[in-house]
Amino acid sequence: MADYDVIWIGTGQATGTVVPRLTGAGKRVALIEGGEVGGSCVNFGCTPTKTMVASARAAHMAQRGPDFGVAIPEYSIDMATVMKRMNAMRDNSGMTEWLRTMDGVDFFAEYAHFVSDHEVQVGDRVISGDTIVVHTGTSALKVPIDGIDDVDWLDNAGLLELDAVPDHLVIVGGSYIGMEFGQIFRRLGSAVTIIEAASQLMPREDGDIAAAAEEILTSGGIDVRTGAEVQSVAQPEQGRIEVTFDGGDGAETIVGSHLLLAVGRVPNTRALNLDAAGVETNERGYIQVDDVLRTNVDHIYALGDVNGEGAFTHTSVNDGETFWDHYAEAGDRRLSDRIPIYAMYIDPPLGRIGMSEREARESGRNVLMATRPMSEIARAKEKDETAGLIKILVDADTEEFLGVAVLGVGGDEIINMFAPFMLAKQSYRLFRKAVMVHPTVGELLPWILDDLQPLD
Ligand SMILES: Cc1cc2nc3c(=O)[nH]c(=O)nc-3n(C[C@H](O)[C@H](O)[C@H](O)COP(=O)(O)OP(=O)(O)OC[C@H]3O[C@@H](n4cnc5c(N)ncnc54)[C@H](O)[C@@H]3O)c2cc1C
Ligand SMILES: NC(=O)c1ccc[n+]([C@@H]2O[C@H](COP(=O)([O-])OP(=O)(O)OC[C@H]3O[C@@H](n4cnc5c(N)ncnc54)[C@H](O)[C@@H]3O)[C@@H](O)[C@H]2O)c1
Repeated sequence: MADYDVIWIGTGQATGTVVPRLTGAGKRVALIEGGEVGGSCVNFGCTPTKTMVASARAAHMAQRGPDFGVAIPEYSIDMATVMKRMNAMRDNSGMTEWLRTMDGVDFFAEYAHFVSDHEVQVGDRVISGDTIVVHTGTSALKVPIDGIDDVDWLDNAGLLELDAVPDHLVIVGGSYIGMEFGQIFRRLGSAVTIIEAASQLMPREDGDIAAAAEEILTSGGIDVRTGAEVQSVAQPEQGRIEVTFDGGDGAETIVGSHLLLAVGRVPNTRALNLDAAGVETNERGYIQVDDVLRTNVDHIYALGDVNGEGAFTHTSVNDGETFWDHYAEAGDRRLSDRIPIYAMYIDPPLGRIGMSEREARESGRNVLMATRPMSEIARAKEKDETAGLIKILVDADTEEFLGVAVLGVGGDEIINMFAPFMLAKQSYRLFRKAVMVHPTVGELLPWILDDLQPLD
């Protein structure tokens, strides 16, 4: 008999919802966490960054006060309080205690690796399990830029340890992490330069959305360089980091005080010794899973970012739901049923669901599209936050929504209304009949559908 019914490696985002169900069903669980309980989201990702987005927005609104008739003659950034607030929000002590003391759970504060397909080494112990769940997430990617080993570069975790606002933060990578942190620190008082290798920010998004997002950043004073691959970095002295890139007109060097690498993530699989269990990964190290999150080894599952099927907290949590449905025969959720949805938390944020325009075009479908700038939406004007646009894509034949982008005030919340509707596979004509609250940005969504046109 195995030591445990389930060995659960890593306290990724599905841990808090699934482990109590396992113990509730009488399963003996070994829960293993080598780093901070709560994983990236709680400690180094969503929670601390969104807390800082709120501080940055408060600073922004203080600066904009006169636009609203509220003069704030002087305001200052108290970085110690910003960081104290952020650290309070990411405090994981309650969650750690809850999981450590949960009935039915043996908690191991170690990094684990496989010894065989049913055995895992934790510290100096080898434990066995009938089922093993790998939930180990990702880490920041370090790109092989010339000189990178000789400079004090920061990743998302390191940036959250700063105790003062950087004079000049240079960010390599203009996607989620680079853009969110870029706007946060600009609003807190840093000079910020974002250097992105692709020809636009957020290379996975449509060009018009990326251009509008770039305008939001540059209008806030951020220096954005696109089509600019960083070639080398150097640090001749403390607090002086030279970043050299080719933006198309030859080599250019920007000098900053701090350097953030935000160039993507790598799955935490290398230390797991997956070969000992026979678990297959793809060429980028992500564990391959089927529709119920099972690896090629039947009793080993991989949930969350480590399987490369999602890169968000809600996708990781949803993996947990799908795993549970299969493991406990509790339901019929499948990975392939999931509709991609996410938000990017610059301010105003981008909410996205389903396909982009580029993906819709490439799908070969008969596509209808409608767009509306935020500057034509009454509630956005009342709030004097008119940056951004809405884009809606519909399949002309099935009449179902293909995808929606809401870049603008409230975009992160508004996008959620499409999730149940798209899951229900209903016609956009039904959505058109819905009555929504006035005055809201969302109330315009049914009306925007009147502008649907075939793509050029
Ligand atoms: C700066 C930043 C901001 C983000 N903001 C958002 C956001 O706003 N919204 C959103 O949806 N997503 C956001 N994300 C992404 C989000 O954090 C992840 O998608 C989410 O945490 C899901 O990861 P996971 O559940 O797969 O694992 P994780 O949360 O990464 O947890 C994995 C855990 O496994 C542990 N571990 C690894 N290897 C081992 C081992 N061998 N043995 C034992 N333990 C191990 C790690 O220490 C870690 O605690 C952000 C990410 C970053 C970096
Ligand atoms: N709001 C959210 O949900 C949120 C927020 C932050 C992070 N995340 C998650 O974190 C993950 C990582 O985000 P990320 O922004 O680090 O990675 P990313 O993979 O989204 O983007 C990395 C960017 O770096 C650029 N790049 C790579 N090498 C470069 C070089 N040498 N010079 C210049 N640019 C270079 C790439 O072209 C790309 O645009 C995402 O997958 C996302 O899911 C989510």
